[in-house]
Amino acid sequence: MEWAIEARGLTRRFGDFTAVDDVDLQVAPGTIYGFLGPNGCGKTTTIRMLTGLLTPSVGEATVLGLKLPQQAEALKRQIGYMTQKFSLYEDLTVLENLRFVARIYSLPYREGRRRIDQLLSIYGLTENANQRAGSMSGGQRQRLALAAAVIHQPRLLFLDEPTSAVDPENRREFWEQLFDLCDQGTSILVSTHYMDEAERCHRLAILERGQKRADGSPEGLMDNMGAKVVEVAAPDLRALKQQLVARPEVTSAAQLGARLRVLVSDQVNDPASWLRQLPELAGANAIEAVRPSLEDVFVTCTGGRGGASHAKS
Ligand SMILES: Nc1ncnc2c1ncn2[C@@H]1O[C@H](COP(=O)(O)OP(=O)(O)OP(=O)(O)O)[C@@H](O)[C@H]1O
Repeated sequence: MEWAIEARGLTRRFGDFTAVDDVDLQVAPGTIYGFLGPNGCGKTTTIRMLTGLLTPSVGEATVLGLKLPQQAEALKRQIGYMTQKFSLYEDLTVLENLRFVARIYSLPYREGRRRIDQLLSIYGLTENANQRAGSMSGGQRQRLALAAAVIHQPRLLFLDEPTSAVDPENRREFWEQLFDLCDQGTSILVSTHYMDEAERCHRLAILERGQKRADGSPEGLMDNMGAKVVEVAAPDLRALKQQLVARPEVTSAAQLGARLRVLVSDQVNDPASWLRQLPELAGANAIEAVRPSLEDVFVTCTGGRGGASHAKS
């Protein structure tokens, strides 16, 4: 199988600062691959290198079989890129924006018209066709940006934090549209700092400070994170948390409402039983093992320094 994206040792320095540090990557065609990490961890810089817009300081990448940076020009016509900021014209209408993008990709006039009608319908914008982009809601703008990014039917789509300005309902719809594109054979690389979005990806890489800390399917990452999760209900959770994190077996503890979510190292065989016999938990009301989440994976592989957002949709 030819990878949609294959990168080895990808590194980008800006002066003395290393924004992306020795990242290896393999993205299978027809899948959604996520970059999960906090602001500043190097997601945008990696995407810019993979689109051919930025030259790596070290390392190499082959994208859709094309070698970068040598074949960057040929690659541009085969990829779509939705940048973090809205990059269309706010003063133009939806239709004018799409016509403009169709011309950039040199779509023949009639084919362009057909494709634009189709996109307006798919992305629920038919009634907004003559509305100025600047006056639309966050969700509508983002659908317009996606329509523009796929107008030339790219084989590979890069989306840089596409839903950071969108409410949960629109976010869910947006992801339905990504899965539709994926079903039609488009490979997608999407960056996010939302755990729930990362969990929807077929595979993902967790990035921190320019480095890849882990990668795999969400389930695989959860199974192999090196810790088990136990939730504890007890009085005075704040004091309990301090006592527990002082123990070497405890990777982290975080309060979630009236419960403490405790990550216990895999070295402990049965973490719930182990916790039950600790003196500081003598007054606990409940101690039970629970399923790990991607947030737990993130905490274990970044030491919890990240600050990525948890949001449910
Ligand atoms: N052209 C540049 N010159 C100097 N430093 C840069 C440049 N571009 C990015 N950086 C730095 O590289 C680091 C990674 O930035 P990048 O934009 O890739 O992160 P990110 O994970 O996409 O975060 P965000 O979501 O905030 O965009 C940041 O510390 C940023 O300040």
